[in-house]
Amino acid sequence: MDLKQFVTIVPDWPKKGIIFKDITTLMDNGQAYKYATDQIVEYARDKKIDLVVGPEARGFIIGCPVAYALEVGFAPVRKEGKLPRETVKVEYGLEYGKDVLTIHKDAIKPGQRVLITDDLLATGGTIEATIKLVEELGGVVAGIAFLIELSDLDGRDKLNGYDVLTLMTY
Ligand SMILES: O=P(O)(O)OC[C@H]1O[C@H](OP(=O)(O)OP(=O)(O)O)[C@H](O)[C@@H]1O
Ligand SMILES: Nc1ncnc2[nH]cnc12
Repeated sequence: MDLKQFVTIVPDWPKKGIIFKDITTLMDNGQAYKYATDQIVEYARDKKIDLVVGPEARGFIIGCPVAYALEVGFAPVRKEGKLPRETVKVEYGLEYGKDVLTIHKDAIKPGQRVLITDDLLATGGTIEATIKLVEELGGVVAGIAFLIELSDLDGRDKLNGYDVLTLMTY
């Protein structure tokens, strides 16, 4: 299936002045959403994944159905002040600013094999921060899966040495 036909390009997104790749139109279509999910599940199948981890908010949309299919848990990475129990945190840079990401301190047991998911790789700041959180807790990043990679922004350079899947490249 050509997934790009379901992504909407928003050239003049007023909020942040970037060319926005909107995946809500992919999620609107049950077959496309299932196909994308299945591709990631297939990629992860032989990686002995113990847990899926995804950053707020679109990482949840990708990661939760994958965790369900793999019959493992999902641990959310959230912006500061959202998670209710003790957390570890990391500051990171975005294509459009700076922020802090957190994860529950007890979300990952040392040695657990983690699949990280997100909708889109841009500068790689979000995923780099997510990797740091997983590794700080002793998790092993066994795979990283995105729907979309924006190749101009060189986010891949931050993922050298990791096993990465992207379903669409722009
Ligand atoms: O590779 P990067 O430059 O870090 O950019 C990619 C990240 O930016 C977007 O999330 P955003 O922070 O806008 O949050 P949202 O999912 O809550 O909209 C997107 O969903 C990725 O997580
Ligand atoms: N260009 C983009 N489109 C959609 N989400 C994004 N997150 C960071 N950059 C983005």
